[in-house]
Amino acid sequence: MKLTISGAFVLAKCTAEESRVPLPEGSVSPRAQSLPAASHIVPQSDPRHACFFHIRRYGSAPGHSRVVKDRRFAELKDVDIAHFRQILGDKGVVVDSDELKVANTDWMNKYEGHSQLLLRPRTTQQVSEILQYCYAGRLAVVPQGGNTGLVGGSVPVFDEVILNLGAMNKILNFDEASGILVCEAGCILESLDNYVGSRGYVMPLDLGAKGSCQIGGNVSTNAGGLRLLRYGSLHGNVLGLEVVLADGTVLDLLGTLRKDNTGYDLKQLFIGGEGTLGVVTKVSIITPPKLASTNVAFLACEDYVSCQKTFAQAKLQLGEILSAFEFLDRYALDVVLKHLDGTRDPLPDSKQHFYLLVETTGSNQLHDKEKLDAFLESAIEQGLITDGAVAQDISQAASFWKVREGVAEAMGKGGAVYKYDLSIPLKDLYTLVEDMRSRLKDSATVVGYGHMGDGNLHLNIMAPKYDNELLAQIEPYVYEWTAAAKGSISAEHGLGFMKAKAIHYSKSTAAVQVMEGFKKLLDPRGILNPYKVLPSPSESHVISEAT
Ligand SMILES: O=C(O)CC[C@@H](O)C(=O)O
Ligand SMILES: [Zn+2]
Repeated sequence: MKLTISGAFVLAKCTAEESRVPLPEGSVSPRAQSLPAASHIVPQSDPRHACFFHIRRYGSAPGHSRVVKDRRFAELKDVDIAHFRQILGDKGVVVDSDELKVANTDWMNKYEGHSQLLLRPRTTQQVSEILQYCYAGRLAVVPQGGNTGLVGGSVPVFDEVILNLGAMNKILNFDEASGILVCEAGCILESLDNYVGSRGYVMPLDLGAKGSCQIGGNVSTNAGGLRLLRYGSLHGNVLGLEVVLADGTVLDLLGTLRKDNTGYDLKQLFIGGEGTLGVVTKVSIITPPKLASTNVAFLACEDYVSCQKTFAQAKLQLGEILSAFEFLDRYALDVVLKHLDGTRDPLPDSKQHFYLLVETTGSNQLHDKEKLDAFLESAIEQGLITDGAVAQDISQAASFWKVREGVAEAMGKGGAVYKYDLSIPLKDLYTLVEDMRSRLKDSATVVGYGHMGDGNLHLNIMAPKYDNELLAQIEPYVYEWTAAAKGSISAEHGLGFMKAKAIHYSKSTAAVQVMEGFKKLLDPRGILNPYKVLPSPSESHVISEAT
């Protein structure tokens, strides 16, 4: 059924079954397919990254110093590898250089470590034995899931042992009455969504990397994504965790209770801990019911203020059925259409500055449709939106989402991308994008998009190559601007390696000290994901030599 409101504005219905098309079982998401081969190492000029400047140039031109070793940690020896073979067997111990190259390189192809060993445990006991050994022998470890992170958190900086959780991918229990899922950390998010989907539930989180990211990584990075507006963050949805601490201690926090007020809620430390405090091995998570009706609309707005007002209107008029409110500027739309195969402009006749993707999910199709139509009509009447389309079928809904979800991948195809993932009060959200545009003039393309419903801006700056002068124009300006606006320098991607030294823009000295206290308590030797999240304790541990 089509209902024309004005011009190109087409409204039609689309049920939940139809709306978000899961990839076929076993298929790999576009994001995973596009994992680029490592080819370069990026210089990092920000003085706050001085310690790591050498790392970025490891093995580079003569005359430069290169990092040889972090003296806190031991060198990996053959005897260590032999020991890991005893724990895991040959299949669980990877020393092949091609496989290591991929695991050493992050999704953006921006960070490359030089680990010589990747381990694939299949049980918690094996994770515990590995960490016990690494802890005793002071071998540094980087836990790794699907390696889809965007802040260099899941790859080694030096030669840390890579502990990949991908082989721990069993679903342990699903309670069909409560919707509580218990599974191992290496389960792929999309597979879990398909599994609970066929039993009448959905995962409370969804992100572009769903086809390759793993639930343990999602939890460790407190991934936000596209459903946070509706279902809240993992801090609320995760009910329990099993975690292995740095010294091999297994911390069983794998409860399935909604309510448990017995002292400190320890699991929260590991949600968003980015693998620096412990390795998440099992997850218990509550999944909401899958609702019968979903509508997806793609709308055009003339200016940012109209986007903001449209959001306010959507909350009032759509209320509880509003399930996503995403925005992208014209630059973001153009990048997707140019670089991502199979994308189509949802509003080809509209050349506006801003676009919104609005999704409703509810249990009564007629009711939801009426509400959405009323909202769209009033938004048009008030001049908030100039144009729009509502998906008429499953493939149209999927193609609208593809445009939004594909921005990150599309940008990665066109040279260097400086990425910022910021929480900023809604009224100021786009001002920073405009500021950066006038600051950088023609030297780069400034792209703004993100989860408007969560106050989360993805500011991306695209340039032909990574360049120190350009970086100096961007940082610390972006961080200072965000701190002054009382925002956060990481809304959902975490700090990883990229932003560890910028933590003070969002956390007070006292807060960082408390965090360091937790780190010392849980990992006194600092072997777990070193150089990530917290600024490195000192640079004196780094041994450099001239090449
Ligand atoms: O690449 C980015 O900046 C954001 C990636 C992801 O969080 C998204 O929302 O698409
Ligand atoms: Zn995002």
